[in-house]
Amino acid sequence: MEEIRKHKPKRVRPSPEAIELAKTANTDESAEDTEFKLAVLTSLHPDKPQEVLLDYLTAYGGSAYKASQAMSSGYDGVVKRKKTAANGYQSSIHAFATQSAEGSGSSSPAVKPLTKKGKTLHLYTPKDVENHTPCSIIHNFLPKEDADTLLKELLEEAPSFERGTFQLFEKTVQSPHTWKFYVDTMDAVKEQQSEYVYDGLYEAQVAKTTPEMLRVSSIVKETVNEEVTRRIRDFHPSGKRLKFQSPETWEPNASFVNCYDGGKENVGYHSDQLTYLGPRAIIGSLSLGVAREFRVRRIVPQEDASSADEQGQIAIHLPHNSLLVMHAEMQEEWKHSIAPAQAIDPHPLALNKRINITYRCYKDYLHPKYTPKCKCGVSCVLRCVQKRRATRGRYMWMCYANYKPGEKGCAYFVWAEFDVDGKPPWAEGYKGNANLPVVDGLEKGVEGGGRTEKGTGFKKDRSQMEQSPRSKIEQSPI
Ligand SMILES: O=C(O)CCC(=O)C(=O)O
Ligand SMILES: [Fe+2]
Repeated sequence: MEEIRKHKPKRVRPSPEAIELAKTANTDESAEDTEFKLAVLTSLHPDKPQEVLLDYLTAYGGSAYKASQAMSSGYDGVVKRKKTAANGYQSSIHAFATQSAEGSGSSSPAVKPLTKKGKTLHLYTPKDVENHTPCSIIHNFLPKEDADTLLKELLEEAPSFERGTFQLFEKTVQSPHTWKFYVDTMDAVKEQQSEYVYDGLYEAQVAKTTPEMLRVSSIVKETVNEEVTRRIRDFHPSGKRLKFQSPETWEPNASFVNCYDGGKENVGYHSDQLTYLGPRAIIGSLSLGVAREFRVRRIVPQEDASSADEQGQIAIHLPHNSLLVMHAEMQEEWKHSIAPAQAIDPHPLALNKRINITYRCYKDYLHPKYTPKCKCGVSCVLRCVQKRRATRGRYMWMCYANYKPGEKGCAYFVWAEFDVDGKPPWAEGYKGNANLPVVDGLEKGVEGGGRTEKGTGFKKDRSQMEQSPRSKIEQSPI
């Protein structure tokens, strides 16, 4: 969601035909986020509710262009909304065989595709969730009173949350839920307001982490680190960290808090932005209030479009007081969303609201003063190639506007270098570019799950670094 939600509009976009944009929205990887496609469809079909647009989009395999054509022609034979309650049904998944992940070359648990095009498989138990997605879930995470206290505190905060807005041609489109960003100290708040850049702009909606959030943060930290150790041991190939996964203790120091007021509010499919989290990021996501569906789907390489069509999505049910851990496999290889719900069960304290805290670990060495700036003079965003098979899994720094259709950026793009621990060249302890040919056998995984505290001092400013031959400006691969 961060792709488009975290700022107020500033620029006036050029106005090519919206329908042309709808066409490219399906072919350009950078524009593939559902939220963007929904915005395109909203501008073309302002009379249609978001959930109807979403249904069309799903029914037409994510093609905004085809969905728009179908709506214009009045053909709705394909799109049928189920009139069932929000929480769906229990699917028996034990009938599906689980293969060993060992040797599969994949960093996610290797399972046979569980879902078919247009179908949603609903998962409820922690075992099912961890076996079939890169997530783990802990129900009844906090003592009941603590969860309620935190929820009450955040319900008081929620009226100050805002919608992300952005400009699409002549229209201002709003994100379909509200949110606010929190960091743990007042100094960090000031830094966010004056140094950290999100899509070319400083963050306006930032506040200091509330006392209850901070207290819960240390409990989340402990559990997430235990879960990560268990995940590596039980699910990763050879029980090793993934390449680029940090060996350091996960230390939450920032969080996006989201509020979904009523079943219509949602967030479209997206991967979280890695710019300040680094590769193979881990996120601890605490749900409070109304239970909603968290949907995930695996990103399939472009060339395998037909098999992508064969895959559906998985819905993980997030009740009040549940902690979902998004593991290192998640952001690069999967997308996630909160689906609109046709019906919700009101919560005694939150009524129709769901509050969600996504605890995150901002890395000191990814402060924007160290990361590359594009030719516009703005800090770049960090992206991972997700769809193009030839470069899939490689990271790049790029002008924030490059992947925003309609934005005129400077087209700056440079491959990002990280060592096996996910550290960039300017960080202390950098071990060398993990993308270069490997001779010491570290290629498939990284030895040991040791989670040591390490200093995060810096070798030198990025401005002092020499550009290596591999980081010269190349044509953007997406
Ligand atoms: O509300 C949720 O559970 C997910 C929120 C989310 O994806 C995000 O903040 O990036
Ligand atoms: Fe997210």
